[in-house]
Amino acid sequence: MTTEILKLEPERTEDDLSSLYSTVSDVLKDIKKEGDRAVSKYTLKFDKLQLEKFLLSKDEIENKIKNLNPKTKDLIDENITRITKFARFQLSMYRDMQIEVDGNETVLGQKIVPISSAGIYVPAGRFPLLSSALMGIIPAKVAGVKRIVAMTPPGENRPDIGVLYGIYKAGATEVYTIGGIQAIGALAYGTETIKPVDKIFGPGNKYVNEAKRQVFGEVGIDLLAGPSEVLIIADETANIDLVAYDLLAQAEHDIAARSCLVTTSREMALKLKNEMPKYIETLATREILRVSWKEKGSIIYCNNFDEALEYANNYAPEHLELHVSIKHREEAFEKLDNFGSLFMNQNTPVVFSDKLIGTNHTLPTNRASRYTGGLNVGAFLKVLTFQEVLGEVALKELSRRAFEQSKLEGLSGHAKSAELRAKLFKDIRINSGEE
Ligand SMILES: NC(=O)c1ccc[n+]([C@@H]2O[C@H](COP(=O)([O-])OP(=O)(O)OC[C@H]3O[C@@H](n4cnc5c(N)ncnc54)[C@H](O)[C@@H]3O)[C@@H](O)[C@H]2O)c1
Ligand SMILES: N[C@H](CO)Cc1c[nH]c[nH+]1
Ligand SMILES: [Zn+2]
Repeated sequence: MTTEILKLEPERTEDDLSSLYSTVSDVLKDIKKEGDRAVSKYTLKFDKLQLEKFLLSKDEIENKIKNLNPKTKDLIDENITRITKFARFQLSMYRDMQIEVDGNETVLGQKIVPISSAGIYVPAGRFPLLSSALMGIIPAKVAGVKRIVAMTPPGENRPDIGVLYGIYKAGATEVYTIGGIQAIGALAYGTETIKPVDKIFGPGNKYVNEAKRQVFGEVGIDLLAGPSEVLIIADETANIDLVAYDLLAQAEHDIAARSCLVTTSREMALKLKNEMPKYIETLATREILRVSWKEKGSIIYCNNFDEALEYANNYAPEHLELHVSIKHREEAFEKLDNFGSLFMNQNTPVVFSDKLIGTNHTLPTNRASRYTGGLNVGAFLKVLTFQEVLGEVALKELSRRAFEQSKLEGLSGHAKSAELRAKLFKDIRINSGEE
């Protein structure tokens, strides 16, 4: 292996993780026990606000969003249209269906139903992420979820009017101003004033992400979509300005956001290592960037393209951008398997999918793309199976085989259940008057 590390993020320490674990579990326990009182207590502690109520009424929302300028409304409406189009396309791949087996005597099938209620977390600590509202609520609506509960942090200029317009227009049925761990706890366990939901969706910072991980089981969660990440594979054909700003576009989300350049150009690797501080100073988000680049930025030089691909597959980033020749692009598409979303050429930056291209921007982080893709309409659906035995020949055969296997496993109740079926066969089709 000839990979050379020019800059590597420091390893995370175990201590960080265990203190995060206990902070989150303490807050969640309290919310489960004390409900609204605990939500207020932690809103004061973490968001520095004393709130009497969390629900925003329809009138309050409509009053606020009427002040949004028409140009911004148009921008949001257009984004809603594009994101809806892709979510509907995804929905078209889910359908009720059945097959007949055992010479048409047995039916096996699946029935697609939406979950009843979804909690959508809309991050707004550092930046009010309007697009995260759309990415969660639109697929829920397209899937047919009836109760869609949006939660977003309170604070100065929060909820931002644009975010509120997006939440409302996309179709949330309840909106609460609760952020962080408190929001995830309230959605999972419910409180005196908030009904729990069946599944929680949406990205967030390390507290939100850990809270989702801890409530999983008691409720469903979509995936772990924590602090943003980007990995860029660049060869000698790449444009260094595009590479630098695309790394910084994700690194500016959070001091915990990760950015990584993997390149086969040693010249570019060295240049970027020296010049990144200059690029950082050109952006208004420089304070966050100085930290995230120092702590979580990396530059890896590989002396052949195969190694670059191997490094990227092992890193398993949230976003993966290709700034490479056409020949390399084809090879990369074939060999890359671990990414939340892939950006195929230098004309297709992450910012497009972050906001509006139409694919979902809620994506796996922290190497979770090894085992899952990003949020999609299927996460709001349940694929339920059913089966029906109609004929005597199939029943006898199934009964015999199930009986034998139950005996092998030592499950006598199962064996009895199977055995009885063959003895007490009832012809459903004849009895119900069917052919
Ligand atoms: N992976 C994805 O798909 C994706 C998509 C969009 C955004 N993101 C990420 O979402 C995150 C948004 O983070 P954010 O912080 O701006 O907003 P956020 O809404 O996720 O978190 C803000 C909340 O965090 C809580 N909080 C802050 N400090 C705390 C502390 N010390 N202890 C306990 N709770 C605390 C507060 O209650 C606050 O309301 C970023 O990391 C961004 O990269 C990820
Ligand atoms: N890059 C984020 C996902 O990691 C999504 C986003 C929304 N707005 C801006 N960026
Ligand atoms: Zn982004």
